[in-house]
Amino acid sequence: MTTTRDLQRTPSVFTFGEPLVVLVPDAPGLLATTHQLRPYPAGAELNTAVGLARLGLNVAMGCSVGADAFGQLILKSGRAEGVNMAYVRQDEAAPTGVFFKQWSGLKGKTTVYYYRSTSSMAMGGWQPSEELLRALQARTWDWVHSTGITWMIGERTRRVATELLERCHMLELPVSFDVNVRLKLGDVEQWRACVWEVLPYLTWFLLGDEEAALLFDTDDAARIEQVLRDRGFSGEGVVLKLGEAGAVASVQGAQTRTPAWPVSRVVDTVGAGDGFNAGWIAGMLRGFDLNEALKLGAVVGAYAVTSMADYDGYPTWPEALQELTGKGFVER
Ligand SMILES: Nc1ncnc2c1ncn2[C@@H]1O[C@H](COP(=O)(O)OP(=O)(O)OP(=O)(O)O)[C@@H](O)[C@H]1O
Ligand SMILES: O=C(O)C(=O)C[C@H](O)[C@H](O)CO
Repeated sequence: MTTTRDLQRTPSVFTFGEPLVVLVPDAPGLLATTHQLRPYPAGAELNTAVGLARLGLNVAMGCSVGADAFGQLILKSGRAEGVNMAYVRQDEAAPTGVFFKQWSGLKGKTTVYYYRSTSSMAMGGWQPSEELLRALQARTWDWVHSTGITWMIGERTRRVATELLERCHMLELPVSFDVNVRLKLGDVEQWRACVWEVLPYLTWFLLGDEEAALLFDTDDAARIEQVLRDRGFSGEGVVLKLGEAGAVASVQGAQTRTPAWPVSRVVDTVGAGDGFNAGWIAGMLRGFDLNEALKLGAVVGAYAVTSMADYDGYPTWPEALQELTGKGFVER
């Protein structure tokens, strides 16, 4: 299966998963004593969708949100970023999921607290409409992106998500899957079971170094690829994100490595992985070679860590291009 195609039109991506609203304190410290919280749209797949839209791709999101104020916040934000939100259902029966960030200035660490177990997506409030299935069949999108979080929030959503990836695989649509382990949603064995379930349908398997240690007890991308192939993975390869150390891809055991893009001040790393994914997918679909695509991923990842909200820091296409080419634009 080819994953990099020389497209004559703007490349397009479909992604599905749970968008959330995150409430972020103004300053580091305990949530219990904070006086001000700011709401921002978040959720791994929405973050990646926004990253892709900023890089000039056509992107559509599939999910449900509550028919509530936070659902509206997500819809408005997605639309304002140019994400096609036509496949988002507003659910009267269950609310939009939320989470809170607690930010420790001293340790430079962010802790998250979820309030999502009865959210619309967790309760199985979304399934692909006939219209969406027809659009997939008609190859409206060149690529589908998903993350393991969708498999771990509720049984019904899990079944729907697996069936959707199976369908994409049958249609020979490239599928990227970032395992995105969140131990607050399940233990390591449950996450492994999720990986084995979706593995046959994936083209690219993405993960971070902490996830590699948890799931595979190694930080060697080629070894991870081999474990996956032994378990039935027949896709293109593995992309392993290494935080400040950049990223490495393994394709049939051959490794391609890129360093992290330099950052002057790291504010919060949550959302860096989703941003990286957007940059890398955009690079692959724009016909970059694997190394250049990883580099574009690193640029978006670096921009991401400069802001507190998940995707606020992501670059536009001209900004990313300026980083990659070194050619400046006039700033004042
Ligand atoms: N401190 C940093 N400085 C520069 N770039 C960074 C930094 N942290 C992350 N990045 C960039 O972002 C990419 C993704 O970050 P990371 O490795 O943390 O992904 P992840 O584990 O998938 O993240 P997440 O916590 O969002 O799931 C890295 O590969 C790197 O290119
Ligand atoms: O953790 C989750 O489920 C989220 O999707 C919330 C955050 O936005 C996400 O972790 C950022 O990668």
